Amino acid sequence: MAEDEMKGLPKVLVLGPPLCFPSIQSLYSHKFHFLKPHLSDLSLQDFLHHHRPPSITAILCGANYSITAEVLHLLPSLRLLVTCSAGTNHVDLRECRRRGIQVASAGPLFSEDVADTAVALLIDGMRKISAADRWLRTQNLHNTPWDLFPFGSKLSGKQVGIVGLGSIGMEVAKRLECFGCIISYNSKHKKTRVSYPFYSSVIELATTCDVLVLCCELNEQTKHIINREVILALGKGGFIVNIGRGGLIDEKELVKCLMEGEIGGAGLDVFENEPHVPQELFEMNNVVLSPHSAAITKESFVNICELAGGNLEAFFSNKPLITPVMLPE
Ligand SMILES: O=CC(=O)O
Repeated sequence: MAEDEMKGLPKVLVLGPPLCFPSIQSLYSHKFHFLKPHLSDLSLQDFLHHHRPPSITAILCGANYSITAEVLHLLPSLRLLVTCSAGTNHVDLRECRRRGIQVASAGPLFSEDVADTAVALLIDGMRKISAADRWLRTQNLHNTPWDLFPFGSKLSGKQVGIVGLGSIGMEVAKRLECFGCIISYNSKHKKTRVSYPFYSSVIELATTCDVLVLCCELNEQTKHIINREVILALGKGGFIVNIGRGGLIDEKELVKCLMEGEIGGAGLDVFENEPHVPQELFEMNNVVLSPHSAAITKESFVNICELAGGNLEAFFSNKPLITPVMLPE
């Protein structure tokens, strides 16, 4: 669309463009004027200077761009932030509240896909699916007898502790119950409508469980919620799945415990300093890795474009947001 045709359209500042931004742009560029500092050589501050920050009332962002108080300070008229992620740990939500900025996220849009991945990582790790694949591709060439491949562990009957029983955690619980697992959980508060046993302490949960699945959000309270003590409490046969955020685990300690045999294995979709993955993990056959892709399916990709666009449309027509984020006091 030509520059003068975009005049009059509401401006939306795109920061750390989410993977789906090109599709959002092609669906909505007749409704919004997307400002793209990532295509400019200027610093954000200089870019904004050219685009008159008072005229910018909305941001669209992905999970990899930190929306700090400093960034918000550059945008005095900002009233809406739409993130194309379920997680909001990259946004200073307190500052948003203080400035009267509404926030919309992916809400529960990705929950089923993320839960599917959590279960896939768990089954893969416990039944050694990826390890078997690697083994067969190399050993079959040498006619190695198949019964030399090591045993996996049975999933049915395992005690699974879910850390964070929100929408993703509930989907994980629902799926793993069907596999015959026994579910318990830890979360900020006991859920009144859930009959799974509740543990207010993660260590106690780990002590009673064979598996921990991390589904909670990352914040000041949950950073390194899985530390050495929790890992040791889970024990040598234990397995950890992380589809939340890398910072939930003290990654150095996890790597150390895996190397020392203090824990049975791990299925990890997220890492503490993405895209960095500790080199040691690549060498371990009891670890299954994925590149923070739990939420991404062809279908969820289409849905997030519509949801993000829908939230922008709702805001600019003075309607309630579709997936608002509750802002902390
Ligand atoms: O990690 C993915 C998300 O938060 O949506």
